[in-house]
Amino acid sequence: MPSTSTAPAPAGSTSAVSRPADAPCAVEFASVGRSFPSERGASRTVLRDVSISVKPGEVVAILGTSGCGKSTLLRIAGGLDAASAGRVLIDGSPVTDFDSRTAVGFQEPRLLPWRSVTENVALGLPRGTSKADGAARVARLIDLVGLGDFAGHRPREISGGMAQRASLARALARNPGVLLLDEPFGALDALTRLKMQDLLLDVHAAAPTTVLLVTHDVDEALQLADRIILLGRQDGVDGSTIAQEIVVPGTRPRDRGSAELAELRARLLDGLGIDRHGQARGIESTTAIPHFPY
Ligand SMILES: Nc1ncnc2c1ncn2[C@@H]1O[C@H](COP(=O)(O)OP(=O)(O)OP(=O)(O)O)[C@@H](O)[C@H]1O
Repeated sequence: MPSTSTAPAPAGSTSAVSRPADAPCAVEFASVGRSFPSERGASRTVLRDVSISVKPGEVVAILGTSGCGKSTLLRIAGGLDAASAGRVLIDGSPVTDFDSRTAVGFQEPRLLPWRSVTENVALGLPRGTSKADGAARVARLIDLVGLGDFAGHRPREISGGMAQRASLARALARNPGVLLLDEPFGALDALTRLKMQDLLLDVHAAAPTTVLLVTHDVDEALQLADRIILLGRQDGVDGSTIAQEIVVPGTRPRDRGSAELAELRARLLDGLGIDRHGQARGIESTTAIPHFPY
């Protein structure tokens, strides 16, 4: 499970306090673009005109080929990076630097090795949480992620999957209105990955929050998300934008073997430039989506 960004909101930010406790937030990406300076003073467009309305409590997966700008989009939503064009609103107000309404999780747990699981999870608590409230919340989250028997253990004494669970608990300790997960299960073996997906569903049911999930895994997106956004490039145009948007049918947990999901899987793989046997269709076609499917 992911490590988390626990940077405080800048002085003067009232975003966290103005939000009712435990309320999931709406997120609005309005024509977001991002360019980075490249060599010789030119600029390179990574994202172009991305508009997405995410409802409170919705789980939206962001898919796309490597380097298409998925992490950049997530970082912009968390105030870890700034859009060059357009803007992101959380509950109607612009994202602030290191926005305290969000918690960001990455592929590695990044726990502090000299602290126990409990102490690591407590690092995610918002500033100003009372000792008693904090201890109760941390204990509840540790139970929620199934680490009750390991609360006093140090990170080196637990498995990689457990460390990821501790990291998820740390993200949730922050009581985020938006949970931003960047390939949170990417470093785990296949079985642990499936278990973590189930855990995320349980956690989302118990503590509903809005989730933006960046993943390379089409099946993971189909299992976890209400909606999938596929980012890709049009031929001859710089920067990725929305190439496909799919509302995933059915309630979770979904039947991984259903014909309906198989059809969506094929459509998404096609959009990623991969044929049904998992073969990339040539180097060029894995980095640019040749045509919009609609
Ligand atoms: N701070 C930065 N300065 C310059 N270029 C950047 C910066 N951040 C990201 N990029 C570039 O933007 C592009 C998109 O990066 P990003 O990490 O968002 O892609 P991604 O889709 O998440 O990739 P992956 O799936 O491989 O993690 C990359 O080419 C990357 O080098």
